[in-house]
Amino acid sequence: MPSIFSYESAEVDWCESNFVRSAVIAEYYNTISNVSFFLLSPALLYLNRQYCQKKAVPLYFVSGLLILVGLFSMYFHMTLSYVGQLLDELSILWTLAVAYSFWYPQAYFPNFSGGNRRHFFWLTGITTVISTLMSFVKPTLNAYALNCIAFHLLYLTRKELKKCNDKRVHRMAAVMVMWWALAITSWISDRWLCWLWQAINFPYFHSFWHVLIALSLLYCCPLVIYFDVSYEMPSFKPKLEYWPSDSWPVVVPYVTLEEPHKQC
Ligand SMILES: CCCCCCCC/C=C\CCCCCCCC(=O)N[C@@H](CO)[C@H](O)/C=C/CCCCCCCCCCCCC
Ligand SMILES: [Ca+2]
Ligand SMILES: [Zn+2]
Repeated sequence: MPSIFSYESAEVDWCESNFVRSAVIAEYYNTISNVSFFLLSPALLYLNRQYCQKKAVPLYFVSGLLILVGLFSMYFHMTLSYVGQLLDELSILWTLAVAYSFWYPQAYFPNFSGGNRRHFFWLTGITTVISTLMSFVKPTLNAYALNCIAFHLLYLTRKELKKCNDKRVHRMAAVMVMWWALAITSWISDRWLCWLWQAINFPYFHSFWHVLIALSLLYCCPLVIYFDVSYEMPSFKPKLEYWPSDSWPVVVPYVTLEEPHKQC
């Protein structure tokens, strides 16, 4: 019986052919494309440094966990081991749980949490522990369940945008959805249409997924920070800026904080 650490002991095998470019890395491009997460985290911390100075814990936590997601995902694609698969999936689950417990808008807390973030934190923690235990039952289903969380984020974004008339925020949300749509299309293509990609000798859609989902997070995080400042930091007004500058065709959004009384 193969060990849970052994190469190719995972329940899933992505479309890219194994051990083609290296004798020790099973899926070469799927492994190296995780570099996106190592670039994403410092970019988020650097660009949103003003928010970080006022409220350091959430962004430091989430950025640190995103690095861990990148590391575990690299290990998974390098070995295609059962342990690698679970580490990859569980690190995503816990990153989402931490992001939700810090940033989920209070207005949407379930009634029984009494609008209290500490209660909501416990609720998220208990749900995540139960989900962690359930994830060992049928690991193949975990990735599908995790992808469904994006639909909840889309629903929340739609609700928030209805209340917001800042054109920049709408534009940023539209770009985030575009990157996510391209990402999920690549993920599904790799899973379901592998026979086609192998026939044309282009089985690389899962590595595109890594880059595209990191790009969508580069837009998602400032959006979440923008709403966090509007709701939870009433002495500041959030402002969306673009790096390197507004006039560039491709830009990265970030949030700065204005003190409203200093404006007048
Ligand atoms: C108020 C809530 C704020 C939420 C902030 C978002 C925090 C995001 C946290 C983690 C997402 C990391 C996803 C990276 C996955 C990389 C590893 C990977 O590719 N794993 C695959 C196997 O190698 C595995 O099959 C993938 C599983 C699916 C993961 C789905 C994650 C959903 C992420 C939602 C991102 C939303 C972006 C925009 C939404 C419209
Ligand atoms: Ca493969
Ligand atoms: Zn992957």
